[in-house]
Amino acid sequence: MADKDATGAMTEADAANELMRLARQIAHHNRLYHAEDDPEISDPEFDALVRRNAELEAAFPHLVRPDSPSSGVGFEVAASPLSKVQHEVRMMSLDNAFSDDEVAEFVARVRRFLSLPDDAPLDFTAEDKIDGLSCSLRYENGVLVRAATRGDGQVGEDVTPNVAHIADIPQRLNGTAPAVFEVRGEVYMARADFAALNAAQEEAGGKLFANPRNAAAGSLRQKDASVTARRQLKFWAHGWGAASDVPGETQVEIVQQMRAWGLPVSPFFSRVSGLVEMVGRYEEIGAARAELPYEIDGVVYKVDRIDYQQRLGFVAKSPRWAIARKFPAEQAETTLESIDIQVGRTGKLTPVGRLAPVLVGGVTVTNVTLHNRDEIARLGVRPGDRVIIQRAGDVIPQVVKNLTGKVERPPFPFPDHCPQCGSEAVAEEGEVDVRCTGGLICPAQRTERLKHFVSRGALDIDGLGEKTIDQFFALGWLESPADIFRLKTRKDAILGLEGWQDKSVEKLLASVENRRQPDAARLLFGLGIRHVGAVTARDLLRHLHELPVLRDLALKAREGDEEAARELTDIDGVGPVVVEALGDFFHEDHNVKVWDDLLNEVSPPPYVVETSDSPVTGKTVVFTGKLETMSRDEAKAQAERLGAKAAGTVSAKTDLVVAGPGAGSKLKKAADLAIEVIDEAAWAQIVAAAG
Ligand SMILES: NC(=O)c1ccc[n+]([C@@H]2O[C@H](COP(=O)([O-])OP(=O)(O)OC[C@H]3O[C@@H](n4cnc5c(N)ncnc54)[C@H](O)[C@@H]3O)[C@@H](O)[C@H]2O)c1
Ligand SMILES: [Zn+2]
Repeated sequence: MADKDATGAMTEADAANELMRLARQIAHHNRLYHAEDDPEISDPEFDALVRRNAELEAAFPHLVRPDSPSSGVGFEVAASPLSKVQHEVRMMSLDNAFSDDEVAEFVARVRRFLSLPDDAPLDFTAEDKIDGLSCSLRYENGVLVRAATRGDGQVGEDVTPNVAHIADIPQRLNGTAPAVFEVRGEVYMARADFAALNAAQEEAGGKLFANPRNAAAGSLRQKDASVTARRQLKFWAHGWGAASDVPGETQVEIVQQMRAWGLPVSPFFSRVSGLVEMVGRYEEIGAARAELPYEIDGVVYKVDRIDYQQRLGFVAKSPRWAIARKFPAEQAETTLESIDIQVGRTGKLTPVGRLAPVLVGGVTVTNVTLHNRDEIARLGVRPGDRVIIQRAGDVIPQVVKNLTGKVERPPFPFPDHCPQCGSEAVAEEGEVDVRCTGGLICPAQRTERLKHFVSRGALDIDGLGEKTIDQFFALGWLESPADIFRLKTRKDAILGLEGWQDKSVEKLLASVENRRQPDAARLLFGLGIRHVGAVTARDLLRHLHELPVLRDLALKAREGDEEAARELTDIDGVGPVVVEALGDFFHEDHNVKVWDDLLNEVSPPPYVVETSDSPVTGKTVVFTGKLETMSRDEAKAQAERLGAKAAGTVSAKTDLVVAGPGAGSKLKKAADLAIEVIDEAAWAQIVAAAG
């Protein structure tokens, strides 16, 4: 590609060629990012392509292509499985500024356009630019009638059933609202929820998301809204589209009205006048950035007066009255001191780079993920190299560049044996991940599996933390999950360890005893069989009810019994990959030993779904407030066992709300919608009555 800022010396033919290449590249990345939520380059890299394109178009205006990337927003939704929604008022993008000077130019442009003298007042609003996806919410007389994604700006996707699961989005506005008011804002995912989602996806062998923005988009744009319900999404309003009545004369007044209607808005939203205040606000928000629970990528300025906004109107794909001042990508240079190989529960060898500590965007970074063997080869990194690392929309920092370069020297020797147990480590055909083949003889895999077995989503045993497991394992007390249930025979020995008292030992043993009759789906998930995540485990047991039935079918399917295989794959969410993984698991002698041993210690009751005499079968139940005798997870599992659906938010589709102390807005909403509300004791009675 030609030099970044050299367009002057280019021939027209070169420019036309480069514009063609850019159009193709940008369209490709737009499709991956907007349609598939799965980008292959970082946002700063993408922005550089867009800037280069704009530069060339400015230098050669007569070469601007009919399919110029600067004329469109997002990506067309023709191929989306969701229904399409025609936007009454187009949804736009935002123009970008990358320096204070560019913000000053923007202010000057606005003044020029409005022919305002330099001393005439001109206020702006400032707020953070949150990294989510735009969403339109159409309210008619205060009732949410439709939600849609932006799509290509003209036509978006219908996500009305999906947003019913987003607690931040009211189904009904407080107070009085115009006949039509279309709220526009951002659906996003908090950093912590993003990290938890990716961890769960990894566990279940599912797809990982590149950043919270893609995770939010991938979670909202689901044909099956129950997938959205399982994801933690949030929302913020920052604008509006079609409106029968605009309730105010300034951006500030209208945003305040939206807040009064019960819509969340940015905590930073404020009025600023003059460049000094604008830049100051940018710096303030930038300083707070690292501590925010969500990702932001800039600050948005908007002209405050609505009559000015109307006069300013739009250019190709963005309003003339707003601009996004983008933060620079958070990068830093440091030394890669060593590469450690970690062994996970499934035996996967993950290389982790240890860095000389370095500050990136206000956060001290000491580790980077190097993903896998191929990534190390691609970067050509070795311990001792100087590297550029980046935190951009990513919780885990990454190496973007190796400054030492791929000079003549042997590549990093990725181990072909497990560093923990010495077993051979291999990559299966077509896979990039290298795995230890040691299975249950590998201590790393065994302790990781035990930790998984007692974790919250599995058996959820209190008082048996990671450190305790490592310690008990090293003492030879925990060989397999069944040993957890035999810990009571070691009571005195545990008491002899530092840090344990009568009370803590009793508590641990009591929580173990509490799980003698575990939920069968949690038990199955806890075994850590590849491709059998928490949801798949539940789907399997909902249909098969008992673990021995599952084992029987899986083994028969493995031996070629087509009927058995079909009985399994007929279950929604269960495919051949799961069936194969189950067959392989139950085929291995050492797994069967672990399994039989475990089932001597615990007896999971049969998994019951349809209890036709339960009054909640087929109903949608919402739990809110503090539950005293059970966890929220347990309450949800009870509901599901009774054939009810447990939802996260109260909507017109809710049949019953179970409220404990401290229940807030959900309780109020239930009252507004005249939905039956009961307390925990009444819920326990329903559960008990169902037997
Ligand atoms: N990595 C890739 O391959 C790739 C590909 C395409 C796009 N992208 C990235 O996507 C972005 C471009 O997408 P875009 O067209 O949606 O532009 P954008 O995300 O930069 O800005 C426009 C959007 O910002 C949102 N927004 C957030 N906070 C806002 C606020 N307070 N006020 C107003 N709007 C607010 C709005 O939804 C609006 O539609 C860039 O960051 C680009 O790097 C990356
Ligand atoms: Zn190993």
